[in-house]
Amino acid sequence: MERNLSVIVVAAGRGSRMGTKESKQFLELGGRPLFLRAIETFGRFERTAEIIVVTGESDVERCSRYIGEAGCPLVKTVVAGGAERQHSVYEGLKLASSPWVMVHDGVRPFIRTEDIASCYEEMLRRGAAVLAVPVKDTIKTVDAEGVIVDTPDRSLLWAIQTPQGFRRQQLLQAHERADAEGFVGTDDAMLAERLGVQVGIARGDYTNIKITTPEDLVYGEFLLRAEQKETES
Ligand SMILES: Nc1ccn([C@@H]2O[C@H](COP(=O)(O)OP(=O)(O)OP(=O)(O)O)[C@@H](O)[C@H]2O)c(=O)n1
Ligand SMILES: C[C@](O)(CO)[C@H](O)COP(=O)(O)O
Repeated sequence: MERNLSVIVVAAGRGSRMGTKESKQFLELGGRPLFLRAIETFGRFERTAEIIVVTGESDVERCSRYIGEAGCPLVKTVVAGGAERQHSVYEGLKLASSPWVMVHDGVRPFIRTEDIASCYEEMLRRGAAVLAVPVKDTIKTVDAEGVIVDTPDRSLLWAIQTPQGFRRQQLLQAHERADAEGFVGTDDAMLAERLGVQVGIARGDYTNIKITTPEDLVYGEFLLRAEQKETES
């Protein structure tokens, strides 16, 4: 089976919403820096050719050490990121060499190989794909005064996760265009959409949470225990 996928794991944020002194990607989950789990899962995916890890400039050395200790042979390099997530992705993307790339948040530790595979299949089918789940709540648009102005049709709303997969050249072009136009988006699909690329949705799982605020860590430890129980039974 051809290994035709470069994976970029971004872990260069500060985690301001987490509010800890330590950057959240290095906080412990099950006794280990939490970013390692996603890297290991992508390392088990049969299409992964290489993994590029992007972290803070002052964290490159210890990040490489954690990866070395965990033993992740597909990690090609650890590089410094930029001020915004988008800049960090771009730093990794410049070093990718496979025809297809997937970008994943280092702080989404519960990604499963079967969901990576679904995203991969949809990416091959459409040219670009993101993992997502239907929203469970009713969503409102609210104005600056705190008054509801609109209730979008929930059946059309999806919460977008990572991984997000693209043709490498197309994502590179999307980043270059965004950079030239001073556009900063919160995910990579937004940049591809601006190029007119059709991005498909692959249905993922609600457990693929992004560790963002302190209660996510508590839920993360719960998910980990549930996973361990299932392995033992
Ligand atoms: N300059 C940045 C900012 C974010 N990220 C990464 O992008 C992912 C998703 O971002 P988010 O949850 O917003 O992380 P932070 O920016 O660290 O969090 P916050 O917005 O609370 O500061 C994380 O894996 C984070 O490390 C990155 O690589 N480089
Ligand atoms: C890419 C992303 O994970 C999709 O949900 C997310 O947009 C990145 O993090 P942010 O905190 O929402 O900027």
